[in-house]
Amino acid sequence: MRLHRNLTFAVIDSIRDIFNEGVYADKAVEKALRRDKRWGSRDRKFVAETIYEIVRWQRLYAEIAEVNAPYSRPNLWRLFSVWCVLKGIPLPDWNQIEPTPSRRIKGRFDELSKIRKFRESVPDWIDELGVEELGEEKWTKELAMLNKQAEVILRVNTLKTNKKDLQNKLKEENIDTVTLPDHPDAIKLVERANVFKTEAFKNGWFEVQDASSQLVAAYLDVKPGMKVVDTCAGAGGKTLHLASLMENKGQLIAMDIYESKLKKLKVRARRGGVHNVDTRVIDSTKPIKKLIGKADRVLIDAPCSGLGVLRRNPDSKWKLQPEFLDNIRKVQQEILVSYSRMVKPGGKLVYATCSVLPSENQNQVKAFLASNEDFTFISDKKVLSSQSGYDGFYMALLERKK
Ligand SMILES: C[S@@+](CC[C@H](N)C(=O)[O-])C[C@H]1O[C@@H](n2cnc3c(N)ncnc32)[C@H](O)[C@@H]1O
Repeated sequence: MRLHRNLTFAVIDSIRDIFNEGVYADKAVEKALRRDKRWGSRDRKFVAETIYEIVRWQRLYAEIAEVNAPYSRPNLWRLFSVWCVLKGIPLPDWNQIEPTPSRRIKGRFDELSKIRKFRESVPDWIDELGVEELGEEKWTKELAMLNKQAEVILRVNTLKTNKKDLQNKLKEENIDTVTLPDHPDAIKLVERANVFKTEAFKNGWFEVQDASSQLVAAYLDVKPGMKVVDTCAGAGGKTLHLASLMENKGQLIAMDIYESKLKKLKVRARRGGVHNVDTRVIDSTKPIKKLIGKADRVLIDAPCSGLGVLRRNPDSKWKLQPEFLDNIRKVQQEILVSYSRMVKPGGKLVYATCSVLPSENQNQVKAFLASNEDFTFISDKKVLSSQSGYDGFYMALLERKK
């Protein structure tokens, strides 16, 4: 592979913004891809994937290069040189790049690969927490899987089309897909492609949604005509799925503390032909109180550490702090106690997270059930990335007694 200067400069500037300025990786990639309209799909793929790889392997690369954040310009190039050598790409003869013996880089890599926190490039505290919560063996496997690049999975919008027609439509645009057993509405891209440019996307025939995430709405057991509340709806990934499962019939109320996210949800709902959604911002206790005892189904897709979706957001390894996690666990319990009141007697509740930590998952449910006797536990699913091949998720189904 021959490296191109302008593409490489875009990578260097982006990792500087991410590591030194705290810019989110997806935003940095978006900005980098706007830099030059003439770039073709291969150039764009190089820029996006190289940025994500350097973010994912930051600790390992920094350790090999013996540099520390915040990185000076020469140190950003040193990180890049490590990436090149480990990918087997010959270092170009540019004045930004020091002639580094690749033997030394490979030797350091072999040495550091013996230690999980370096090999898997993760902060000490996350590594220790993973072992404490999942045990050495499970955590080692999980962490390795969470460092793999995520495949692109789509959820067929059954309000507008079906799996077969969507697959054919994408095929016309040279995008090959396969179906996934146990995920009725999912198809997987055989090769990565920019699906947002397709006619099918513009027509609302699908949403990009990981296979594990697609299990959540289905777990709530909704039926057309029900009154359903999605309490932490965000930009609506699960809300839209719920609407499809409800066949656009009944009432679906999407709530979140951020109005900006609910605005995005409305745009997606319009594109997807979803007509039964109302959005409500939680800006006081009023919107919740109004719905007490009224909902057939309540979904709590709770804010969490996001440790199950590191494949998609590798920069959260570096952004996450222990204090955030302590605080979010309190929020999860408060939300469970408060929002569960919206379930009517005989109704059902799903509590879900995209975390693999028991302290955010089954332990939260246990604590809730211990002090809320009007709810009974029906079942739960602990989806580990290392077992499913998709994102790490948790979901528990509870029922309010009649
Ligand atoms: C895991 S994300 C939801 C993702 C979304 N359900 C989806 O499928 O796309 C959690 C959401 O909870 C929201 N949130 C955080 N604190 C909240 C609170 N106290 N009440 C309601 N929503 C909250 C966040 O803004 C975020 O959108």
